[in-house]
Amino acid sequence: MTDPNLPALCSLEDFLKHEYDFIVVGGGTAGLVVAARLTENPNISVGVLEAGPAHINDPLIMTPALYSMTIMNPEYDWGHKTVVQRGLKNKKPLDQSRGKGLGGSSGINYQMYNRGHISDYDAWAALGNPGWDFKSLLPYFKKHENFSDPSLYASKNNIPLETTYDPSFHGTTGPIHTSFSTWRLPQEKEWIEASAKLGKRFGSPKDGWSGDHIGTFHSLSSIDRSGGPGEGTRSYSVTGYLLPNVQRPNLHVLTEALVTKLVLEKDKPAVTGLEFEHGGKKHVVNVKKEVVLSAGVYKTPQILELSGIGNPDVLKKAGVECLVANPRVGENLQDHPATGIGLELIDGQKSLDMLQDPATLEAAQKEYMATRTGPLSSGGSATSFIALADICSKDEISSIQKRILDSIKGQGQEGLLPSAKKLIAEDYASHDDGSIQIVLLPAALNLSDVSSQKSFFAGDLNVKAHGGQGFALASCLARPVSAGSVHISSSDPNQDPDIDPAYLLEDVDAEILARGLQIAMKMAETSPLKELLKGRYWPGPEVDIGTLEGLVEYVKGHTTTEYHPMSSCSMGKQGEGAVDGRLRVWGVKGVRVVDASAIPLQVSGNIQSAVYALAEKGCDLIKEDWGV
Ligand SMILES: Cc1cc2nc3c(=O)[nH]c(=O)nc-3n(C[C@H](O)[C@H](O)[C@H](O)COP(=O)(O)OP(=O)(O)OC[C@H]3O[C@@H](n4cnc5c(N)ncnc54)[C@H](O)[C@@H]3O)c2cc1C
Repeated sequence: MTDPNLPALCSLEDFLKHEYDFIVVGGGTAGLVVAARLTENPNISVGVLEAGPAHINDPLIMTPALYSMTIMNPEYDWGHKTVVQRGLKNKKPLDQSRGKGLGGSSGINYQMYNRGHISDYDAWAALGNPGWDFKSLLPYFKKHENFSDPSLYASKNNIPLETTYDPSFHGTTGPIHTSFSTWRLPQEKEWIEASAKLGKRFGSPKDGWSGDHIGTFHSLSSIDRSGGPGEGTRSYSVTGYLLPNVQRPNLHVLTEALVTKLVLEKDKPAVTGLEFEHGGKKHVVNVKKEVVLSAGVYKTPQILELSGIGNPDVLKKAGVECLVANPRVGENLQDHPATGIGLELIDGQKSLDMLQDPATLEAAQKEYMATRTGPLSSGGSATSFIALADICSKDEISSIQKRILDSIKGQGQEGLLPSAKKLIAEDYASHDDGSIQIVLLPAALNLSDVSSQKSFFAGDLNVKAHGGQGFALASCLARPVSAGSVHISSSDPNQDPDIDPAYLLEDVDAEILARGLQIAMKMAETSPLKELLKGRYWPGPEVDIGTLEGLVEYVKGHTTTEYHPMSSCSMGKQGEGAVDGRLRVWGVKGVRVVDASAIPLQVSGNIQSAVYALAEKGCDLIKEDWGV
């Protein structure tokens, strides 16, 4: 039954009653942006089909610090796994979390809000996608953002804010609230100070969201600190783009509806509708103008392939007839590989491990309920972006560049495009390139077997055994040159595709990640942070971390996702991209991709802001193309 307060969330019967100009597949991060912007025009009718549940006002989603309880939890997460990674020594499939339900991954992410560097987006344009450079995208970053000035909530801070910001780079009227967490890991201050001592470019940037983010700073979070009814809760595509528009009569959203394939016109490569499963039955719905695929980085290419759009060899093996040959569908999959060290705090210092104590947890719950502050109100923590050129000699950079360029020789369709590799190799010489991201993770997480997210969040057993507290420093590779693929191996829409992010397939990626760890360790050995630490809880003394070779070996055994897979249907020129620069799928009319799949090349930073910006711009392209 339809909830009178949420009229757009309709029943199956109601959904099938209407005709749609556009159908959006996936009510996730990007999908709800598309639905909201297109229905601004009352003459345009939009249907959204979302495979997961609605989860409206769910406390596990709305309470910022509870994200670890949703990750890989089947109520909220698709719970994918990678294939065994050829580049890693750890031969177990790795957990791959993706949000399932309205809001998609924006409902379960850590809420870290960063933007990447100017050169990241300029590279998108350089790869044959005019209009996607940083200058052209900045209005879309601002359009989705609602930045709350920290002076408004300064009195709620547990530690002073060390980070500067320039309001001119932020939007203040958009649907997605951004703020600095008011509860920050108490050691963030010392981490930022220790980092600044490593060199001029390791201190705080003027504004880490300006397109120049080199240095160490408190991350913004997608958390509402505007003082309104949403105070201290997650701001995501549901709160920002769906709920404010839920009364629109031209918007219809059906949840628990799994789209299984697109319907193409006979003898003509044009999409006319789609098939979906709901309540155990198949249904077909027609579309008047376009289907917009926003099913995310793994499911968008899966739906295209199930519909017969993709690489003919892949489709044949899966038993699907090829209707449109587009060999780039499912290729170019990139993620940020991440590895880490664990640090134990001296007695008396606290991290989020304090919530293991039932009395402290109860007090935190009371504080959150009363004032929306305290540890439970906190999202992802501080971060650092480091240019490889600032930690390597010129000779070392030249050797890294040579290895990247040599790897292009003889390369076919697989892996990152040669043109993209060249751009990354060039950028590695720049002191502005945030090649390495270090993320402060505010608890003593279990880093011994990172293939399982459950064991990762369960915490380090040794630290727990003696009631210790700690945190981890994750080294993340911002611009990997390894790229993999995601493809169906069956025509069954309920069977997961084969997910291969190709972590560290190219050795040079493992080396750069290891260099990031070296810097993380230097930070931990520098005052005033080092005085707060008992020492390293992971890796143990048996690991040779004194040499780069030793660290590379460690990295290959202990790397996982930073949760930023993208580019599996990337935009680019015909033959290089699966979609064109206007996000239209090459070779077929009536279908566009608007989600993280369409991003052509990794950005240096957490990617939700890039997805929101891409979706905002994507809507303008759709409106322009249809004159609506
Ligand atoms: C655990 C985790 C932590 C993260 N942390 C951060 C962070 O701190 N900061 C940051 O910037 N980024 C973070 N990210 C990344 C960021 O959230 C994602 O990149 C982004 O939200 C992806 O948006 P999307 O629109 O491409 O896909 P999604 O938001 O995943 O949306 C896809 C939607 O499509 C639906 N769907 C899929 N298949 C079908 C189908 N066949 N039929 C109907 N519906 C379907 C899904 O259920 C989902 O709702 C994190 C991601 C995860 C998973």
